[in-house]
Amino acid sequence: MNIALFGYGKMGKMIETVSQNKGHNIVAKIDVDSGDIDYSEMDVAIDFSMPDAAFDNISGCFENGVPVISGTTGWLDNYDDAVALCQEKNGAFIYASNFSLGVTIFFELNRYLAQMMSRLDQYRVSLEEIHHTQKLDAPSGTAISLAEDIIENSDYQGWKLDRAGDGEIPVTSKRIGDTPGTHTVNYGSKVDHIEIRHAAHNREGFALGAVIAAEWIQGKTGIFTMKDVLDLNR
Ligand SMILES: NC(=O)c1ccc[n+]([C@@H]2O[C@H](COP(=O)([O-])OP(=O)(O)OC[C@H]3O[C@@H](n4cnc5c(N)ncnc54)[C@H](O)[C@@H]3O)[C@@H](O)[C@H]2O)c1
Ligand SMILES: O=C(O)C1=N[C@H](C(=O)O)CCC1
Repeated sequence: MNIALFGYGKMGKMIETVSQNKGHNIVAKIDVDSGDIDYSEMDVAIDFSMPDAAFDNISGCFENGVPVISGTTGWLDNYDDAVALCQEKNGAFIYASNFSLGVTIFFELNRYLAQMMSRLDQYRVSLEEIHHTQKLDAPSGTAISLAEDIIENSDYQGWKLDRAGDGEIPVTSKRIGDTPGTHTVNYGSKVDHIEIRHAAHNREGFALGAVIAAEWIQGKTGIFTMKDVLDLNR
């Protein structure tokens, strides 16, 4: 498979390694000031760039008939426009705030736990995410996904970074060293607490999930998620 990388930073380089280990070719490494882009050899584009670059990168791929795997976070205000363009161009698109296979399962655990805990008034939920000091956005896209899924499966109405009001989920962001990504969901009461946590050991898990998604999307059209890739909709 011919893969184009949009964003050749920490994740782009890890995806290059994982892709080549799986026998794929990297046909383009697009970064700042890359100039004119040749889409002709691309079977798929994998975008791990910057919040203010992702939508333009993704749009260019759809305009040129290239399926997109996007992991860049912090650009979701334009997500619906990206979906509309993909559908207009009969393209194929997977966005995930976190491509780790383990986090895909963690997201399911979070939804299930939220449904059960919504029956108990004694508990209050809080989220914590810890990432490396170079991360630009806060909270993480993964934490926002976790919060939004809890809201969909409970009586919570929103989330807030740090101090939350009634009905809001408090989210704490910490930036420590080169932490790849640790996410904790805590339900606390006066008498006990329940906690689920996902901790990435390195960036390889994110890259592996993105490349698996790129392999899966070949020959398909539509808008998909990692639940489709892992066949978790059964
Ligand atoms: N979904 C996931 O599983 C997952 C995992 C890790 C990181 N991320 C996200 O991926 C993004 C990148 O993370 P990173 O750690 O690789 O960051 P990074 O800063 O190491 O790399 C980003 C790269 O994008 C480049 N870039 C800037 N403008 C660009 C443009 N217009 N076109 C192409 N490239 C451009 C930068 O020069 C840099 O090389 C962040 O948004 C991060 O939150 C997502
Ligand atoms: O390293 C990052 O940046 C990460 N970003 C994603 C997020 O914002 O959730 C996924 C985890 C790592």
